[in-house]
Amino acid sequence: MVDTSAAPPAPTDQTSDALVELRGVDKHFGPLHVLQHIDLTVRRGEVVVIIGPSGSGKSTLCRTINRLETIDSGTIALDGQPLPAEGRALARLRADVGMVFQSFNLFAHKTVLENVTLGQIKAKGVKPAKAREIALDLLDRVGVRNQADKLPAQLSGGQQQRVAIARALAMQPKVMLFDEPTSALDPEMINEVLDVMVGLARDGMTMIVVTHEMGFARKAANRVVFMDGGQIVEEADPETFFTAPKSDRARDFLSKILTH
Ligand SMILES: Nc1ncnc2c1ncn2[C@@H]1O[C@H](COP(=O)(O)OP(=O)(O)OP(=O)(O)O)[C@@H](O)[C@H]1O
Repeated sequence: MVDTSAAPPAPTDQTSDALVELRGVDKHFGPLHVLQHIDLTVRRGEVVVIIGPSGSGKSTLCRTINRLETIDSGTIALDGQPLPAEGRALARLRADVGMVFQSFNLFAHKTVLENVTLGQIKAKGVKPAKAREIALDLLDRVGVRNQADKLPAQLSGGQQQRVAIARALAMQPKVMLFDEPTSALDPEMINEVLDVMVGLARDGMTMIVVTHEMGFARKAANRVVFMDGGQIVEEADPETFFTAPKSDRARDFLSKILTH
């Protein structure tokens, strides 16, 4: 179970360097201005939770960070390097940004172990024996090592999502993006995935997490970013945000989700 009573970790040292930096990012889908002049800095080791109403642009924001979506204007940098739009540099970047989606996206006909080794061998050139060793360690870390020889369909949703996390970690990402990683799970499986994510946060992984799991935010986040209508409306540490949101939009949103 995720213990929601514990205080969040100490905020990251404000002087530490920026790992992900978005400046003036704009994006349209046709007439829809889905991202409106987004400025966001995520520091090394920081855990940022993004919340906001459906359609506010949270997923699109995540997807721009590993270039699954292009942007119209502005800049996005990872570890001081501007994001490439295409080519081999883009493939390298994708390895630096681990992404875990709502759906698990595992290869259905490959074993759990193969799902975690394949990317390392293909994208990183890791030798198969070493890739297997790394994969088994990661499967151990997320608590599914004993499922290594099974096919994804033989696992529960929570176990599959933990494999997806292991697969992303196998690429040794600089930052992990999670887009509603527990929203497709049965309630009893949500905590097992959140526990793995809390462990990653404690180990110092830089994380951007779209979630409405307030327990996770209180326990693991350094900062909550509230989006509405394609804009970042407000950001604050979790305790401040949940107890004293500044904007009416955030207050309205919180009153809706907390009464559900
Ligand atoms: N490929 C696309 N083409 C056109 N419109 C899109 C596309 N992807 C998303 N949108 C629209 O952009 C807006 C923002 O979508 P996005 O998925 O980023 O929101 P969200 O805050 O993540 O929502 P949710 O919480 O429901 O997942 C929505 O109105 C959505 O319909």
